[in-house]
Amino acid sequence: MLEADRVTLTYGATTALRDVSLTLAPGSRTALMGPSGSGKSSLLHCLAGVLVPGHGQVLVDGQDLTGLSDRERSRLRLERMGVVFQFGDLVPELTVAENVMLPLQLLGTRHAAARSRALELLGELGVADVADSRTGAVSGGQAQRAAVARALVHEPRVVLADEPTGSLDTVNAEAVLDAMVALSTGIGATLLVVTHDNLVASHLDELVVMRDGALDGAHDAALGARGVVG
Ligand SMILES: Nc1ncnc2c1ncn2[C@@H]1O[C@H](COP(=O)(O)OP(=O)(O)OP(=O)(O)O)[C@@H](O)[C@H]1O
Repeated sequence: MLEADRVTLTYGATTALRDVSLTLAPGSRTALMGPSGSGKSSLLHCLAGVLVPGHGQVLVDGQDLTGLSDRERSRLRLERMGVVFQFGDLVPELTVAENVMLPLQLLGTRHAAARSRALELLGELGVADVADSRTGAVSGGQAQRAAVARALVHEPRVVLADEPTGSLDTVNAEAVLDAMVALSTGIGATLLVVTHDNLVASHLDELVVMRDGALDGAHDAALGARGVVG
């Protein structure tokens, strides 16, 4: 279970999130939509423990991320989460396979086993042929498939994606999205996808809409008093 409880986040004078409460049930698949600047990325970063809200709590399986040190939050993110960003954010010095192996190796899996698992997943995503290419030498669609593989390789409980297909053409976007949803569902992970795209949202089961740093009231009411999804 992943929960934001009355989360408020400010950047200087800008209030990006005001009193946002949202509960994502285990295994739920949710689209987070809303106008530009409404706070979607800020909420995703708070849920991932990348940003710490000024007020409120972020609970991962009941554990409050806001009470942890930077190191503890990073560890929890590594163990329980996979995150996909719009431009993949692969490590440019490493090959595609080395990028995908990273979470496993950081969690203590030996090189051979990590490589074997990475190649298997890259194969499922249709990009095993570029496994040993540097990330700068592959296409945007291939890089984004690798980013999905890296987010899922350690079978996290939660997958968070911020415009994961925003840099791709329609054909690649659908393929990457389908793969991400199928793989997340296969491991029973909770999936939250920030998107501007109705087509992306149509691949998911639930919809949460933000406006001006808060959950949109109409959708909030439809989801129940505390915005419970799933
Ligand atoms: N690093 C930052 N410093 C200052 N203000 C920021 C920062 N990041 C975001 N903001 C502001 O916080 C608010 C919410 O931004 P956020 O990126 O969360 O919105 P968003 O809904 O994800 O937007 P988009 O769809 O354009 O990505 C906006 O007013 C934005 O300008």
